Amino acid sequence: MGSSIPIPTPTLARQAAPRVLIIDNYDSYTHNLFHLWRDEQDLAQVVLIRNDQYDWDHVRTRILPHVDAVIISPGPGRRDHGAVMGAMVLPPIFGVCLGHQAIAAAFGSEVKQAPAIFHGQVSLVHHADASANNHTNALFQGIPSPFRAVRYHSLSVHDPLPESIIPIAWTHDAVSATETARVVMALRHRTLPLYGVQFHPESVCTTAGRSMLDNFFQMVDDYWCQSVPTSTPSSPTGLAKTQRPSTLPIAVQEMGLKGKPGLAPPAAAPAPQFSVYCQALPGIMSKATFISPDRDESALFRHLYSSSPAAFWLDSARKGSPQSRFSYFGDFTGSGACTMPKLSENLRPRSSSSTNGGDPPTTFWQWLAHWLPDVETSSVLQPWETTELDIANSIPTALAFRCGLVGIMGYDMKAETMGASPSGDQPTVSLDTPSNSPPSTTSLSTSWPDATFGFTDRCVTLDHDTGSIYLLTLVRTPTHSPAQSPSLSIADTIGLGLNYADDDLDRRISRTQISSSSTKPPTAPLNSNDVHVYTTPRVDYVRAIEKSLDYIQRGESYELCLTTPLVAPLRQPIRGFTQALDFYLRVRRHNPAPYAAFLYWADIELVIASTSPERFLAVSVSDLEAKVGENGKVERGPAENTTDAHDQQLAVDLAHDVKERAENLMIVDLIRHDLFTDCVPSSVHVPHLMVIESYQTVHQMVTTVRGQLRPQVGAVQCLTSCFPPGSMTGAPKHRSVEILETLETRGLYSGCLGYFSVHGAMDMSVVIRTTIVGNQGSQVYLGAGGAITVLSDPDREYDEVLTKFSAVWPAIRDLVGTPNDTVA
Ligand SMILES: C=C(O[C@@H]1C=C(C(=O)O)C=C[C@H]1O)C(=O)O
Ligand SMILES: NC(=O)CC[C@H](N)C(=O)O
Repeated sequence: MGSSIPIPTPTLARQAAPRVLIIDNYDSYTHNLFHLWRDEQDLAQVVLIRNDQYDWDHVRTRILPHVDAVIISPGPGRRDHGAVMGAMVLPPIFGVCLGHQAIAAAFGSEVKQAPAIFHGQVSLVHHADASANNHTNALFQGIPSPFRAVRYHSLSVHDPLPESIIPIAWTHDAVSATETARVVMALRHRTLPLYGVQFHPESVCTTAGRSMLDNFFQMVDDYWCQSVPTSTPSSPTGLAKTQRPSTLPIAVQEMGLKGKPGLAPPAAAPAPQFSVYCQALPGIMSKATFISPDRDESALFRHLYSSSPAAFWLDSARKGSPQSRFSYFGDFTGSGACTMPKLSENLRPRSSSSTNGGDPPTTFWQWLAHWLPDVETSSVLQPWETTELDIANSIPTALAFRCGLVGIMGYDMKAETMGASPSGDQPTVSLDTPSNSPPSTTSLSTSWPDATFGFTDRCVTLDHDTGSIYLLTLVRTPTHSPAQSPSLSIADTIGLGLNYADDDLDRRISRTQISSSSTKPPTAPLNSNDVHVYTTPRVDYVRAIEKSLDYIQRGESYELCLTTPLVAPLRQPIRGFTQALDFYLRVRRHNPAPYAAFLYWADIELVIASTSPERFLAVSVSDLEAKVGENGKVERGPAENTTDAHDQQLAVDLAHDVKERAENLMIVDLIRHDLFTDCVPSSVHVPHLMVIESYQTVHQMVTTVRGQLRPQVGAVQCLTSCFPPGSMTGAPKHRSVEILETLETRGLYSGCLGYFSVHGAMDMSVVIRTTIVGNQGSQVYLGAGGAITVLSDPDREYDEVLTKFSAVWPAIRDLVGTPNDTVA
């Protein structure tokens, strides 16, 4: 056949991957670029730095001589790399979005407001035919025209471009009903190896991103393969490819950010110090009257913990939902238990629990990370040999909480994960501005901790699928057997579980249950002018939305999750376990949610009543999963008033809703970036993208992002990397958080709540639809908000906030007032 296609010679060494410097402009999508590398090993050749991490002299003299190419990341605002580029001779550059704009600006192009703003939307990008135009368009070699690309930009390069810059791809945006504007989507320098793309090749919804990077690397290779005489100025080091070393020196790698995916060898697993013993009570929930479906497990919880000073109930309250299989209860008083409630200023745990040696932890996060391995266990549940009911084999592997830390991490704990916020800009919308004179922010925030976790060495797990209960307890190995363990006292407490036919117990429990359900759930809707309720008035909130939109238009953010508090006094303070639980049960009845939770600390008089519908992050030993789902949602309406066809149409409309899809995509791309920090790069994937899940009352657009944790990375570290939840900040996270700091205040709301299990698992919900009772039980606090995007309508956004408050408000409305108010 005489084919002239060259066949690679297997004996030849694989061509070395280019050594790449990535300059991160504090974007929330930068790590997603890693997904474009075909071979994970080649990421060892990448050094990732922040744009302000080193002065340019350092970059020019210490980093650039060791790399073959530079990628300039996307990012908020404008970035003038012009001075930098002018000051030195560069290796090939690939600029993405902000990077693309910076290249054009460096050669005299104006970067202006784009004819239309797009964030999280897909456009068709047309490029000139690569084969017809030889090298002009080598970046798009082999890529069809048009192709689908995701855009996140408010600004664009002005067309016509300066002489030295050649546009190589475009899209056509509708700017009015009849007019379209042609917008430059990619460019290259006429003579230098500089390329830019206005869209995001790394987004999960862009096709051909990998081929583009391949093409760029091919050009990088060609560039260095030209035999460059050592004195030619176009080579930064004066070295031709053949003379250049092919691996990135360790010293240069170490100049990079810690978060860059590395390929560290696994550490030897520490010897387990504890074991988890488990006693299974199969099918007990259907047999025991105190826990039958119409008198639910709250009675058991109340019975077990009513005299505990601190207790938790991670309550999968939306029965039937796939996320609602297990509920966990326990308290923090068992042996080995400790609480550390007050951590806001001086982040020191109250417990004297040991750390693993080395430097003492200085942040709460470090403290958690140091402390958990101290109770490292074998991940296998041990059968509890002393019980006849034990059937170890039937313990579901999905039972993820096996004793450990349970608590809440407030949004303000971001100060330790993201660095301090800029000073200067003061909040313009906060608790201090509502028209009906609210309590001061300070008095409220000091009444709460910023984070509080308690350790439980024994817990009760309810399996709603099988009706079984599992009793778990932690025992020290090998010195203690369960029979000697002080933790065995769980058996005494839970002994009542074994006596489930005990009449007296049933009677006692049903009495409490009746008293707690005797209050009729109130139905009053939220009226933001209610005399006792402090919310941001519509006019102020709309002003904050307009400010947010202004930031978005200036390219400072792609999406801002703006929120506002609701604070109200309680006519009668909530005191003690029974009143706190009754309060939670009111909220739970009104809004049963898959991530509902009750947390109670008597000593700091803190009660958390959460009916969160949203998971933030879950770690199952080594897999990390994040959900993006709460955003896209549509109410189904009562079954009797809705036809099947209408109901299906609602789901179809949601699936195609441009605004919902854009919001979902922005957060999905942000979470992918966050997961890349601690996951094996090739493992980060999106198994479900914008699928519609239908529940009893809502259709919801849900995306799942998954990855496998790198060796040595624990749950605390990955939570630290991803905190605060991207769905509560918007993107890019860093700049969006800075902007939000000028517009509002938060506290515990919008952080996360859940557990760190001793064997490495973690599950955290987002703290929304969550009532916080503080100020000695005399005040309730709720937060609500929504994502502001370029497609937002301010009034509708405010209505959405009121709707969110209303998910909880009717359950507490009747309790609100001042002590002088007469009871209605
Ligand atoms: C800010 C809140 O929610 C976040 C923002 C959402 C939105 O913009 O629609 C939806 C769910 C959350 O991720 C809240 O519920 O208070
Ligand atoms: N995604 C980006 O890099 C955005 C760049 C620039 N801030 C803009 O909005 O146009």
